[in-house]
Amino acid sequence: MLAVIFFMAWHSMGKQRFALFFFASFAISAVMWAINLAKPIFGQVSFYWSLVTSLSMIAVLLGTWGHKLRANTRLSPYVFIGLFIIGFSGTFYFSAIDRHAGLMMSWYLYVDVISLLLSSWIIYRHRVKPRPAEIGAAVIHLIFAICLAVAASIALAQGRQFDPELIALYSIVNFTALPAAYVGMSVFVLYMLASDLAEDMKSLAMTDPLTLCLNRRGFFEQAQQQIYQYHQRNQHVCLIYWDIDKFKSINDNYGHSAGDTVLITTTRRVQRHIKRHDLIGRLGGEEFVILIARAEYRDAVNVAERLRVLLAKRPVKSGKVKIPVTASFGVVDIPPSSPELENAINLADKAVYLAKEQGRNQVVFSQA
Ligand SMILES: Nc1nc2c(ncn2[C@@H]2O[C@H](COP(=O)(O)OP(=O)(O)OP(=O)(O)O)[C@@H](O)[C@H]2O)c(=O)[nH]1
Repeated sequence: MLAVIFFMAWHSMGKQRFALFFFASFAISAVMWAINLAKPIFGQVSFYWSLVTSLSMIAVLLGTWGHKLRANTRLSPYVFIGLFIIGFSGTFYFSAIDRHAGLMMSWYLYVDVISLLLSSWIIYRHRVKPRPAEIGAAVIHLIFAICLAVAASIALAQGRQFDPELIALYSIVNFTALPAAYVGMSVFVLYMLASDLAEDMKSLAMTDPLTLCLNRRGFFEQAQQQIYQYHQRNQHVCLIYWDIDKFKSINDNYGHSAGDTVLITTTRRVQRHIKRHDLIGRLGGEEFVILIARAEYRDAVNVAERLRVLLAKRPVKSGKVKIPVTASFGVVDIPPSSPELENAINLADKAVYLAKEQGRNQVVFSQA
């Protein structure tokens, strides 16, 4: 059932490759349990045991590999292959060559434990600030690893000979804690996939599809928060509003797709010039805004002048043609006494209007 759910999740949640690994992991677990039921058919215990324990390790390692892919963690496949080889050879040795009940039953479980701990670590370390779903998934992987380690240690305590009392205890852990932890783990992984999807949707709803910078909604949401934070740190916050000059004639003269190229290239150039934490948004058409904070007010306003020169000095290439581009800039200081973004945008818009009236390709400053 879990395998089917994960297959459906892979299919309907953007066909991410790692979701396919989660599906494979649960599908192999299902096969393993089916083989468990068919145990009497297998004549040789060592063959049956090697098969079942291999499937268990493959299932858990595939899950960890899925988490590695999702989090883009740099972890060599040799770690996984090595863990499997150690798990398989140990289990085979202690079941078929030199029979040791404790090691035969626990060896592969310790490999599963290591793999689950790896998953927990990968999930938790994926983001600087893990999301609630990730914290939940990391914790449940840890709980599952602890339950398995307890089961493995009980099995190991038997020593060379099977011990009915310890096997009874082992079965209690195996049939109570483990299924609950297993189901809990799958629910949290599903929750994590759904939370990834929700975050992607949110980010899409806030991104301008052409220039890939924030759209009006995204900019308003993030900029207002940042303004308060900058003010708390006593930094000067400025808003730069810029509008490409005579953009309509660029569209008319070179075509709409060349106009799009101008929008994309100019945004990219501006993005490269400002700092990584400066926010850039497209308010609509050929109108953009940047929220910047610098130690000095003059540093902040100088950025606009540098951007104006940057755009004017290099035409934008679209196919074989070179399109000269200039822009008009309006800059406003956002003081702590008037931190409203809406207000700042209106003032900066007026400053741009003035820059256009004064002949375009210039920067106009305005105080709030
Ligand atoms: N290629 C392209 N054009 C767009 C897009 N969005 C808006 N436009 C065009 O941008 C043009 C904006 O023109 P105006 O508002 O008259 O401004 P302008 O021609 O830049 O004139 P000034 O701002 O006064 O210098 C319009 O022709 C819109 O059709 C877009 O995504 N792609």
